[in-house]
Amino acid sequence: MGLKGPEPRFIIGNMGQMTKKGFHACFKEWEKEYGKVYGVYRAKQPSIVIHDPDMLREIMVKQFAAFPNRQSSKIADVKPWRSTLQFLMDDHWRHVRNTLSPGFSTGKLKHMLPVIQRCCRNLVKHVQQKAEKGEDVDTKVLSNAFSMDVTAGTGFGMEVCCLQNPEEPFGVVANQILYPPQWVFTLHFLFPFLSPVLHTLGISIAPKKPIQYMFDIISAAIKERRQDNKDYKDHLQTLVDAQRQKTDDTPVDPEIDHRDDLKTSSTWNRKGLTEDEIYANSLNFLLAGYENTASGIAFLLYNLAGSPHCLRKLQDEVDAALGKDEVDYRVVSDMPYLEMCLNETLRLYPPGLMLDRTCIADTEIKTLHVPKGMLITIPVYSVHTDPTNWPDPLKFDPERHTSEARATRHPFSFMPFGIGPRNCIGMRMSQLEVKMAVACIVQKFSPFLCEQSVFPAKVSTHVRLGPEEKMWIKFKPRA
Ligand code: HEM
Repeated sequence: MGLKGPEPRFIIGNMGQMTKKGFHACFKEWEKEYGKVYGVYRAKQPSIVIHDPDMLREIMVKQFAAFPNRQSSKIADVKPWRSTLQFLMDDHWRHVRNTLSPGFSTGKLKHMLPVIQRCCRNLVKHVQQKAEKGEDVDTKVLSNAFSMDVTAGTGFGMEVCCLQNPEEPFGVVANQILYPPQWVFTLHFLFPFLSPVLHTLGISIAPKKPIQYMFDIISAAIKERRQDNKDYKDHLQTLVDAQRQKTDDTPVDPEIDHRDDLKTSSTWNRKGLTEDEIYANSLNFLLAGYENTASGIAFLLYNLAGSPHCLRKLQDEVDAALGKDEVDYRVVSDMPYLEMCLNETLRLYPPGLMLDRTCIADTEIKTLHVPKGMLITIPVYSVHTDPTNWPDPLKFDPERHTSEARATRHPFSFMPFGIGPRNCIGMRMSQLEVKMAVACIVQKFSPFLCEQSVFPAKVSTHVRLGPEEKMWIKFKPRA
């Protein structure tokens, strides 16, 4: 590569250090040692790590045409993951992204409010029981169950309550898909070139039986929708509608401004979605949405429990906006401080702590030559805790996110949902979900730290940033 960087090991490159010390810790350490641009080996794959926000703007937005794809991964080259938005490439990705985007517009999200409100009522009931018994609650377990209920409702048209029934089959099977045994995951991660063989041997990150269980649910729901004329408003319906499309000129989401980058080339002539794409992307809402959203809720509740002055300020805002009303879309329109608390949580605990882009044509980024085929690594956690943009970076301080403070900062110093045409398609959906969950809780209860709490939360060494230990809190009903 001709760049400085940590010494790679045979076959595994720098993956050993990253999995042992933690991805977030390694990038911080290497930035100190090698600067804002250096080289690493992700197993045998060389990659340029870029911390510089100006260069990230070039890659993620300005020169997007040269960086439209993520890493081409043999790990994910297995049914159904290969047909999901995350792993699709070039025109195929553009086509599916354009087709799915309208399902995430503000208008569509408002239609999903009743599902989220039902889950919020169950959440409040559950917290009430815990508060009455004075029990400690692990915020991650609580948030996982809530997020699973919302995912089942909005993605699969199912009404489940994992909060009251942790053995709910939908939740149990979903967890089997999401969390293959650690050794299976590690094997694929360290030796991606062996993935095709491992998949054939059944040592797969796409376990057959649980996936078939989910496909049967999706299939039954689709059949029902084709037979009746009910007006369904969830993600599954967006996918069903997409299959019926006659033309390929679906309007892209009017709220994003990357239309040119999302135009397919003239040689692309596929229409609608295939059966495979529908099933894969329906299941993908689980893969991409459930855990990240749960993580946002869990860390936000924990931070509020550990920062009573922020909690009070948020409760004042929620009381002023909602009074005793049920939580609704006002969490988005009337609660700027809630947004600031969420942003600060995602700054410190971005679930996607590392993003990537593959270069598809020789390109110059400032003075750096990036050859075709090179993988770019974007160390989100390091960018979010760079003291140049974030003084006293590890302090939880929502005031960093006022519009005045934002205007003084580099726009590419904060990217919990990625940035540009390839950003998170579920961003508004997940923000709505996290805000509704947290607002309905703090409207009625005050979370606080208990004897078992370790605050601030330690983060795990895993490739997805999560809590290292349980995040215990208690709830007190508000007067
Ligand atoms: C707090 C919650 C969430 C966080 C922090 C989050 C974060 C992210 C990030 C960092 C990316 C990669 C962006 C990039 O490469 O620039 C991503 C992609 C994606 N997310 Fe999310 N996400 C969340 C919730 C959701 C939800 C609820 C859904 C769906 C219902 C979803 C669906 C997706 C999909 C499909 C992609 C791939 C998009 C593409 O390649 O076009 N996410 N997300």
